Parts: sequence; C-alpha cells; structure tokens
Amino acid sequence: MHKPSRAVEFRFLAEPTDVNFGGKVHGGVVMKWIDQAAYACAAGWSGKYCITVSVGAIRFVRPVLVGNLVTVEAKVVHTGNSSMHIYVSVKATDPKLSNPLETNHCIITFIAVDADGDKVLVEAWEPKTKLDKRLQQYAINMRDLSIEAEAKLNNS
Ligand SMILES: CC(=O)SCCNC(=O)CCNC(=O)[C@H](O)C(C)(C)COP(=O)(O)OP(=O)(O)OC[C@H]1O[C@@H](n2cnc3c(N)ncnc32)[C@H](O)[C@@H]1OP(=O)(O)O
Repeated sequence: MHKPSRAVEFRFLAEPTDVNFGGKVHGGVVMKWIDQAAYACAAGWSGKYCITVSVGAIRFVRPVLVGNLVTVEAKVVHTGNSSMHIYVSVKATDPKLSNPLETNHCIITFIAVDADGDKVLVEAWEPKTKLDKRLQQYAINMRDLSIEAEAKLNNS
C-alpha cells in the first residue's frame, strides 16, 4: 500500500555543462532541477504519475556557481482535489565552506493522473506548524493570482 511521502531532497554538484554565457549556472538548468524535484515530491505524495500545471513566483535570489554543492528541497504545502502545490527551495555552497545560501525558491503545481491521463483525487495534506500554514496560504494566493490574471488576459 502506498504511504504518502511529503518531501524530497536532491543533492549534487553543479557541473561545467550547466554554465551560461556569463559563467554562472543557467537559469533554465535551475528550473529543470526544480521541476524534477517537485515531480518526485508530487509522485511520492500521490503514488501516481503527475503533470505540471503551473510554475509560479520563481525567484532568482543569487547565482549558483559551477562546482557548488546544490541542495534542492521540495515539499507539499497544499493539496486540492487532484492538485499538489509544492514549495521548492534551492540552496548552494562551495563544498569546502559548507555554508548553504538560498539561491531560488518557487511554487510549482502538479496534478495526479491515472493510466488514461485523467485527473485523480489526492490525499489531503494538513499543515501543522506556523511555517506550514504560511506556506499553504502563500500557495493558495499564488494559485488564485495566477488563475485570476489568466482570466483577465483572456477576457480583455
Ligand atoms: C511531468 C511533466 O513535466 S508534464 C509536462 C508539462 N505539463 C504539461 O504538458 C501539462 C499540459 N496541460 C494540460 O494537459 C492541462 O492543462 C491539465 C491536464 C494540466 C489541466 O487541465 P484542466 O482540466 O483544464 O485543469 P483544471 O482547470 O481542472 O485544474 C486542475 C487543477 O489544477 C489547478 N490549477 C489550475 N490552474 C492553476 C494555476 N494557474 N495554478 C495553480 N493551480 C492551478 C486547479 O485548481 C485544479 O486543482 P484541483 O484539482 O485540486 O481542484
């Protein structure tokens, strides 16, 4: 029987092939890490194949450098019917210094689907700590803003 798992963490070194023209890690590479960690988190929570619906509020706080030890933490912060809203935080450090600083964060939403690609219900997640309650509200706000802004664009 599937036991929902709330969080995943990836740890690896940023490689020379991840570099952009400015010598830092490419933003698109960071977004791929975020998508992969959030997918693993959503699949672990639902026990199903999951599809990305939306990526919101992605923030680039500081650059990731080639050779940095990167940690990508993804955790469920809200669930709906079929949707799972995942908060992802990326941290990086020179592995010799072991002083991880946040480089990125975002909210990414997945839905769980069955073998036919149809939406399926997911188990509800309930926040317990103050931080989790704040993150849940943040995820709800981001979803509402995104849906409202898209509706305004389509109706204008
Ligand atoms: C693993 C991968 O990388 S998959 C590849 C990338 N993803 C894709 O190609 C997906 C392409 N998109 C699609 O196929 C469709 O848009 C779908 C299947 C994702 C959603 O289709 P719809 O049925 O129109 O979505 P619907 O409006 O019912 O919303 C589904 C859920 O997403 C939520 N949602 C919709 N828009 C947003 C948004 N902007 N932000 C957050 N959540 C949203 C809804 O609230 C709903 O949640 P609930 O089930 O918990 O109530």
